[in-house]
Amino acid sequence: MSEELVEREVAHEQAVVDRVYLRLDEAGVAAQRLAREGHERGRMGHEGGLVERDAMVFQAARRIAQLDAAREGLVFGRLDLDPATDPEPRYIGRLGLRDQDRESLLVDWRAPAAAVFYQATAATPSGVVRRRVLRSAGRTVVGVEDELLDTEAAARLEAEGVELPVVGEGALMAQLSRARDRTMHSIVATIQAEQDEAIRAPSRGVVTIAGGPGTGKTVVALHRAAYLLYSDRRRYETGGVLVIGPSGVFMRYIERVLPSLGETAVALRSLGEVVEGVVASRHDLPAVADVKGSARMAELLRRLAREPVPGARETFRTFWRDDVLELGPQQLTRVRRQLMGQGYRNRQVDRVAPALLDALWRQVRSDRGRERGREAFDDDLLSLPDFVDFAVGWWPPLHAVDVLGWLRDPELLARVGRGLLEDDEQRLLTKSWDDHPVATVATAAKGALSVQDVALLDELRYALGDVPALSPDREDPMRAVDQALEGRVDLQELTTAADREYAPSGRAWAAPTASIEDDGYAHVLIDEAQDLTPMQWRMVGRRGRTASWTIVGDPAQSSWPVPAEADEARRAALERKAVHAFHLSTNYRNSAEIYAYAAAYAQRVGLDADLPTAVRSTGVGPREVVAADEELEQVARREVAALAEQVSGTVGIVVPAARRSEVNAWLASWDERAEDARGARAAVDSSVAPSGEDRVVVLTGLDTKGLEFDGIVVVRPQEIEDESVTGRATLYVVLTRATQLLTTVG
Ligand SMILES: Nc1ncnc2c1ncn2[C@@H]1O[C@H](COP(=O)(O)OP(=O)(O)OP(=O)(O)O)[C@@H](O)[C@H]1O
Repeated sequence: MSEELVEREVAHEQAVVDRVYLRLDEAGVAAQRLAREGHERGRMGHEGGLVERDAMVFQAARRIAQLDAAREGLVFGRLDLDPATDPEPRYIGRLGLRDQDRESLLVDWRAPAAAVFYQATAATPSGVVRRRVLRSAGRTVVGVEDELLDTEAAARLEAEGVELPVVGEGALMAQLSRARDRTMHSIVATIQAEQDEAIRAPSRGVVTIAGGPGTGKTVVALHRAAYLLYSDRRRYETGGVLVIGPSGVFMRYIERVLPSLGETAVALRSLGEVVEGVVASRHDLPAVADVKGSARMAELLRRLAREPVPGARETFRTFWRDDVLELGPQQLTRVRRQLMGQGYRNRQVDRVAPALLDALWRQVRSDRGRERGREAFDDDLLSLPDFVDFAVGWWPPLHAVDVLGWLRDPELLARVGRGLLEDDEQRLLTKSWDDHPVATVATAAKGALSVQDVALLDELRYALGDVPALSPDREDPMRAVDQALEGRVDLQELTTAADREYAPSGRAWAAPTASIEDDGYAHVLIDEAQDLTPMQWRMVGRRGRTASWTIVGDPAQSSWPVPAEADEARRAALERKAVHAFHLSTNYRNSAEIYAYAAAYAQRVGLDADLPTAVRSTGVGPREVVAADEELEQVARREVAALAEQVSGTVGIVVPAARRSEVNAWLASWDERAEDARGARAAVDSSVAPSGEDRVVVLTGLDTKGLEFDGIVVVRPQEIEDESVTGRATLYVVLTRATQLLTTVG
């Protein structure tokens, strides 16, 4: 293949790409103009103007966000079809564009007209003669990769004088061999046929995408989210698409994919962020996580939500006219039952004082009292500070986070956990909470809870009901109670229309989930679903009652020890929705050498693993080194330095959880020493620093879920395996994270 030919083809495509960008810029200018006009309408002052303004500005903002996001690699595909189908080449890109005459310039990759780009093969070319992938840097085409799918048609065309040269080495291999950085990239140019089927599956019921490590489950699921938004924008944009992944690190890893596909209207949440206003990234130790995740906690929390407020007064006594009135534990239990029977505990706040008054009025026997009548009785008691205090303290509006805190009392925990948790399980829970300060509504927003606590919190939110917003201008006698309550309720943040607008940064958009009445989404997508605990399935299930779902996972990578319990919770969450299953069978991440090593491990330790075929060979197998404890740091440093030298992308050091801070400290000291060397090349690349945008990071086995690195150094693999009951699955995950080089230090 002559260089001249490649240059000529690239130059030709560059001319087309230039035209498309010109059009994109014009579309951007038009969207800006629309936004300006919208604002002007708003200034006209009448109400219709404001509504129009909102609609116009909203449309314009969406368009601008889409156009901005799609700039990089805008045009990536070209189809030359059999002239009988279409004599003009068809260009495929991140979004659709038309020229001034409404002729198609660029076909959106999700449009039906683009489907053959992914589905055509040499065996079934479906009218495609040549498929070309354009590789670009910014607006510049740097290469093209062709595949001839229909040689007969090509020969016919050539006889007619239409030349279709074939250049390049194959787009997929070029894409797979690239160095990895800290974020995932879209695969829009090289989606494979079996992946395309899962991406374009109809949006009814539940789509499951299974497959072994590196088969593209995550990236396919994200493209599917973009596809759904394209195919039924109104439904999914209004109802919201919720994407859930295992950790904050993972969410940051995938967060660029959807915006780069032109989609910004998706809520990306880690399992610690599913509840609006709560952020958690700390994981409990595996043994604690196993208890907190168990389905038994649902019953425990149901009981907890019915418990009296700890420390609240247990009797109320007063004297009215000629009667002594008293509510003791027995009467109060009766009132409590009656209120609990009427619905959510927090919804009863308004009914508490009337119910207590009913019970007290029944004790008024004296003639003088009876004659004064009920209305006067109510007025008198409601103006009695002691009564108001009692009512408010006995039945205050409850925040789930505060109620979760009640479990810190071992006696209370034992009471609500009777018959559900063993003593040692209760001790594990108590210790896990004792180790951290009491969480409040404010601190829960800043990481005070563990990821596992969040599912418990959500369960309680639903058991208690929303914390009521008090109306400040109430006229009725209950006003006294309202006022007393005001100091005790901090109103939950309400989501406004502004929150639904596209953030200018093009980052994720959040659908409102501040209220249990408004938690639902139109589509729920779960990645690494094999790790959801029963309690997490319940939490996620509540957000997808009326949604369609995409569920992605690989059971062999699961770190949940009781799969049957999780399966049951998953079935309940999906409520008999029809399931369409897809399976991916090619590993695109690992070199064949690395995956062979990981697969052999899986078989050796008896994991029932789904083993895909790895397609890319590097000729370099994994390296096993052995180090005694006293030389561990030195050996690890040498191996990390060697990897950092050999790959140009990211390097992960994976360590047992118990060694994490130790290894982080090593890394900091390596960095200092590298700086000491002042410009002279130190043994460790000076980019080996512990913070920020570094090439080298330290992770525990569980942290690596879903991620990938060019090089991985596993420190003490045996300890990772021994760390939990599912340690073998975790180590299998770790061994399947590297694209190029893998070293184990045993
Ligand atoms: N069609 C494709 N073209 C190019 N790259 C691809 C393709 N499919 C997958 N990849 C790449 O393969 C790697 C693995 O993909 P992904 O992380 O989605 O796999 P996964 O099945 O979710 O893996 P795991 O279960 O191990 O976490 C990513 O770098 C992804 O970009």
